Amino acid sequence: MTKKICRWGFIGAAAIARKNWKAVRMSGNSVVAAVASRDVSRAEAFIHDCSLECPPVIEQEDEHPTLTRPLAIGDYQELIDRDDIDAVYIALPTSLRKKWVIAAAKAGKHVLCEKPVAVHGDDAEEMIQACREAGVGFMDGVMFDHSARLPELRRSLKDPDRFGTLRRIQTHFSFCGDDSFDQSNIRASAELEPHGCLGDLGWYCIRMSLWASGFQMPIAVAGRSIRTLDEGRVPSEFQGELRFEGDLSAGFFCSFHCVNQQTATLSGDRGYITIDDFVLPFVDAEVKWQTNTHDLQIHNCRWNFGRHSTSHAVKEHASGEPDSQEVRMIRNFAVDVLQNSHHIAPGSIHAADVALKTQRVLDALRRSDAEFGAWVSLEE
Ligand SMILES: NC(=O)C1=CN([C@@H]2O[C@H](COP(=O)(O)OP(=O)(O)OC[C@H]3O[C@@H](n4cnc5c(N)ncnc54)[C@H](OP(=O)(O)O)[C@@H]3O)[C@@H](O)[C@H]2O)C=CC1
Ligand SMILES: O=C1CO[C@H](CO)[C@@H](O)[C@@H]1O
Repeated sequence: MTKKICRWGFIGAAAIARKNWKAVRMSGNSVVAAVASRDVSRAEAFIHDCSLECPPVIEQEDEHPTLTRPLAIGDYQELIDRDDIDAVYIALPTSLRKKWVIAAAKAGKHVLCEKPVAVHGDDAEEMIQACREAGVGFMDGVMFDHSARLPELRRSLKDPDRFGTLRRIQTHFSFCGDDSFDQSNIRASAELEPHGCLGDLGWYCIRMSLWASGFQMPIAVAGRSIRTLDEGRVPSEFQGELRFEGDLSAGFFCSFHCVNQQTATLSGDRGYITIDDFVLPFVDAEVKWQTNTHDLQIHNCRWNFGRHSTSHAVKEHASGEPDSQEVRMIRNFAVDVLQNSHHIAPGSIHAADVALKTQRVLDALRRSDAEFGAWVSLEE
């Protein structure tokens, strides 16, 4: 008989794990079975707080609903070694993940790993290889990959009349860290998050660029840190440029010092697409984007730039509801776990490959930064 519920173990009582606690609750095919923290009291507090807002799943047994309270564990390995866990969600800082991803794979657990996946592409490859050898799935935590908006955007991109041929991808992801950010946030620490804003925010910009390009790798990239933290070791404001075959190009900006902005512009030779919230959609029951085909008419002294914009939307709650992108992420991953279908279908783009491609581009951008922004070439 096939299992119907994926039993998750959370490794690290991280802030983002609270959102994914709710995503598991909303998914309909998953349950958080255990939470491990370096300190068991933090795991207990995490379960307590999350349960208040979002009680753990109610199981219908013999018509008597029962609340299932996850186990609080004070040791990551102890969680990994349990037999009643199918998949782990690893939301530790980037530099600590490799060890636990490999340990989880060796214990036969499927792995949902936060982004950026690793410190180096070779580490990411080792982590993914360990999952392949163990026959378990590997996916990174990019939620927008699972939004119902993406297939619709792809349709807009393929419109020969209102979009044409893709020429340019421009993304921007920024927020302003608060007063304690530099001192206490993991994102400002070279030991914990060595890629800083490039790993934290640029990861999404790279991913959107790869998605828009149909997951072809750029042939060359160039990138520069504009500002840094932790004695120059952590990029905190970064600009990158990606060059693809056929003169397609992508540019991005990411920063811990700039206002909340999560915009993407995809430009063709007939029209362009704008997305104001490409990572975390604005609170709404719909996610939106615009297509634009403005025209410039010049007649002697009259110069008229005509606006032609159309708004589009798909019904999908921004977050925290059964149809939200992060809930789809958990549900999609769990479907593969339950069907044991983490194999790579011929011709399909596998989640692990997408994560590795993103990491390889990030690595090349860091190499470019070390070479003062020189163009660095990539091989597929
Ligand atoms: N996909 C997404 O939408 C998002 C992804 N992220 C990614 O998730 C990761 C975690 O981010 P966030 O939740 O904000 O981080 P937090 O600082 O809230 O959590 C990190 C967790 O790692 C564990 N940890 C283990 N060792 C250390 C250490 N030496 N120092 C600090 N923490 C340690 C801690 O768990 P414990 O003490 O319980 O063992 C801690 O709770 C980041 O890499 C980030 O990029 C973040 C937000 C959104
Ligand atoms: O992945 C993430 C999503 O957005 C956040 C900012 O708003 C990031 O800091 C985080 O790590």
